[in-house]
Amino acid sequence: MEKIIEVRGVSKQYTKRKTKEIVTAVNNVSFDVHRGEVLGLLGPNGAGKTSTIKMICGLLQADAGSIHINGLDINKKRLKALRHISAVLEGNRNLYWRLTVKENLEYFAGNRGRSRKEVIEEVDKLLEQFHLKEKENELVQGLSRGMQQKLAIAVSLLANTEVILLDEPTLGLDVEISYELREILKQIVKEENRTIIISSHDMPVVQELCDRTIIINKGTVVVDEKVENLLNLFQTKAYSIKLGERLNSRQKEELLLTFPLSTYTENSLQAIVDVNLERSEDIYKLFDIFKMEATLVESIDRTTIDFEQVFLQIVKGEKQYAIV
Ligand SMILES: Nc1ncnc2c1ncn2[C@@H]1O[C@H](COP(=O)(O)OP(=O)(O)OP(=O)(O)O)[C@@H](O)[C@H]1O
Repeated sequence: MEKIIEVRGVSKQYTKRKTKEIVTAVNNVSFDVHRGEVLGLLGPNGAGKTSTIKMICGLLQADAGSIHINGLDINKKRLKALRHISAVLEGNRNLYWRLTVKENLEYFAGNRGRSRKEVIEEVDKLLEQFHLKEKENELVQGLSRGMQQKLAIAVSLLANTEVILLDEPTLGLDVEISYELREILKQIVKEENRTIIISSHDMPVVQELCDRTIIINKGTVVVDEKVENLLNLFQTKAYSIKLGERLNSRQKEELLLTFPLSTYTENSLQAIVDVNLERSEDIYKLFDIFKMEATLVESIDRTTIDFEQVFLQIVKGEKQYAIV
């Protein structure tokens, strides 16, 4: 696949205003983004995601390294390079607050040299797609945060850029609108062949929308992998074992010692052990613990792991993952 963004050895430091302490926000980060790909940029708070996104869209200058967009160096061919990108950044929605929803869409659609007819068609399509039709005559300043976010994303599509950067698109939105936005983004991903970079803490967004994920931790890339591969990798070794009786204290102690990350739950009749095995053959060690008291095993199921668990295990270092 053809590369559209190339980030090479990029670093960024800040000096804290009050204490003059130097913070390394991004440290020698390199990755590529391919045309048509949906990339999830993840990391815990303060990992360096927003700084990375801001450097890609030219809002922040890197201290070291280079960024090419469509082969153009953003330091040397800034305007040409940035023409390929539109961004919706957290807390910075490029909308006209005193205009209505429709007026905003018409303004940005007209801005790109479309004919009046094309503007009307395009605006109508977006009002439908983003379920904003019934809000079309409301002023942006009176809209809820979720509505403003939907409009900001709709506006970013109007620029017809090949790359769209979405920084925390569902942050602070309630469950319902967050779900709706996820569905809209899914549709956009399916219908339009755009390259999209989404930075998010919202794991269902990443699991459902992204082809690949880059996880940044403390300013460096710790994972660069297809979402599907990561899920498979973690999936194969997650088991839930239902026991016909409870474990005794010696067995529980042994379980915790051998599998510190397992969870054990019990009621008066039965018990369940959930465990993520480092290696598949470790299941025998688990069975040795049950055998100690001839505990009855009722069922063994592979549990479905979701992306949230994968992410937590990686960033907490609970699971050693090959560092790229
Ligand atoms: N303008 C600034 N001045 C000083 N330090 C900053 C500035 N901007 C960011 N930082 C620091 O740089 C580090 C990375 O911040 P950044 O916002 O890029 O991370 P992030 O992964 O986007 O975090 P979050 O998920 O919390 O938004 C943090 O330690 C942050 O406190």
